[in-house]
Amino acid sequence: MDMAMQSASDLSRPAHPMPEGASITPAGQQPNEEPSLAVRNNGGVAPSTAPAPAGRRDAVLVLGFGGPEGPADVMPFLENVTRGRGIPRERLEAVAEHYHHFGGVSPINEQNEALIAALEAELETAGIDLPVYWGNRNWAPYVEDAWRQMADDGIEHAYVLATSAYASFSGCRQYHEDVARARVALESDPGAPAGPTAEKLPHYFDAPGFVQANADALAVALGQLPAELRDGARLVATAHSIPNAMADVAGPQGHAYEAELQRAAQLVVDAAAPGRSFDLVWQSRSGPPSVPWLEPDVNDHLRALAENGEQAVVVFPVGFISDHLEVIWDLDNEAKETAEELGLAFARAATAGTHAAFVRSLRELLAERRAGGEPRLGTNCPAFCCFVQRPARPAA
Ligand SMILES: CC1=C(CCC(=O)O)c2cc3nc(cc4[nH]c(cc5[nH]c(cc1n2)c(C)c5CCC(=O)O)c(CCC(=O)O)c4C)C(CCC(=O)O)=C3C
Ligand SMILES: [Fe+2]
Repeated sequence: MDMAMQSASDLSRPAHPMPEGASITPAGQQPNEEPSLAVRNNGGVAPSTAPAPAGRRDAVLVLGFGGPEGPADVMPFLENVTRGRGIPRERLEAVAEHYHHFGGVSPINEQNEALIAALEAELETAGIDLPVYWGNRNWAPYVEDAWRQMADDGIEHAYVLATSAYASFSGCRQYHEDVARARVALESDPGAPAGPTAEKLPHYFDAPGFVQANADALAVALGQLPAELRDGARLVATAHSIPNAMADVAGPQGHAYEAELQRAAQLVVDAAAPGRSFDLVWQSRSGPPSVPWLEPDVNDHLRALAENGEQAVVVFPVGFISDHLEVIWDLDNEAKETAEELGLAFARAATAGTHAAFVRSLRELLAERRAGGEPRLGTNCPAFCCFVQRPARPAA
């Protein structure tokens, strides 16, 4: 079909059609080349509509962001995260300080370990015999090593649980790329066993247990405010800001990151504080000032609320699944300080973490995928969905 003939409102139109002459070139990629097509399309794996075959050796791979384990790790970790991304040096040094404030240790690793332990217990209680592996994008244990371990253990198929519930390059596409990178690394080792096929679990921003975990936390945070301020407090949902250019191409029709966040925050408020309004704002912006990112920033938003005569806020970071550094620094430190300066009463809701309802939902998500059927977004991402032109990160 002639793409130029299609109207902008045709929602079936792929937002990122494959370029002419695109080819599949998985191995031997150079660091600054574009990622291969295999990388762009579901990590090179076609999601299945058939149920998981009986007797196949399946596993779960928890695929995390990674974080430093000590002061010496901080800079190499930050370089892994930002290589080729055009993040100013001053920003890196400022973020390094945030990590050094906590002894150079990100809480994210401990949190992922706790999630894995909870998921293992949940699977065992349900009588589901699935080993759980752990690998990260940016720091040890790396996804490449987890893949090698699965291969050595004879795992034939991996269900990939990314520690992000949403669309976007950073939250979805890049996790597909991590899987592809790990598969390419294994394939390029001639002595290695074949290794598993894989499929990523879908976005889970609207999974009932994720919503309930966030709603319970919002209710708890409201209860922390002085009683006379609770009913009038502004409810403020936050998520990581991303470049506008990334938001434009998130999901098959674009803007899925904002849409999914809006939906998740609405479901959380419906459950915890029905009938109340809320604002969705952004945190943790980086990148040069010349590049537009999603706005308003949470601190600017708090200023605007105070100018409007608001007296109290509850911030709920629905965009994240654990209380990692971006939450405890950017909210518990920076946003809280902003609120104090403005005389706004402030409470921050916990993230889903290992809330039992959240863990149960993850188990259900797995069961649903293993039952087959039409794969949902996040599992079955069209080629180029969420794809932004940027250099591939070299293998670890
Ligand atoms: C959407 C999104 C999520 C949520 C989805 C998900 O969870 O995956 C997320 C999570 C996280 N981001 C994290 C840390 C960092 N993110 C950075 C940089 C960036 N994040 C971006 C986006 C996101 N990030 C973007 C567009 C950049 C610019 C560079 C680029 O274009 O890729 C930088 C570099 C310094 C800086 O620029 O601030 C750091 C250190 C940590 C670990 C915290 C810990 O250690 O506890 C976590 C969970
Ligand atoms: Fe980030």
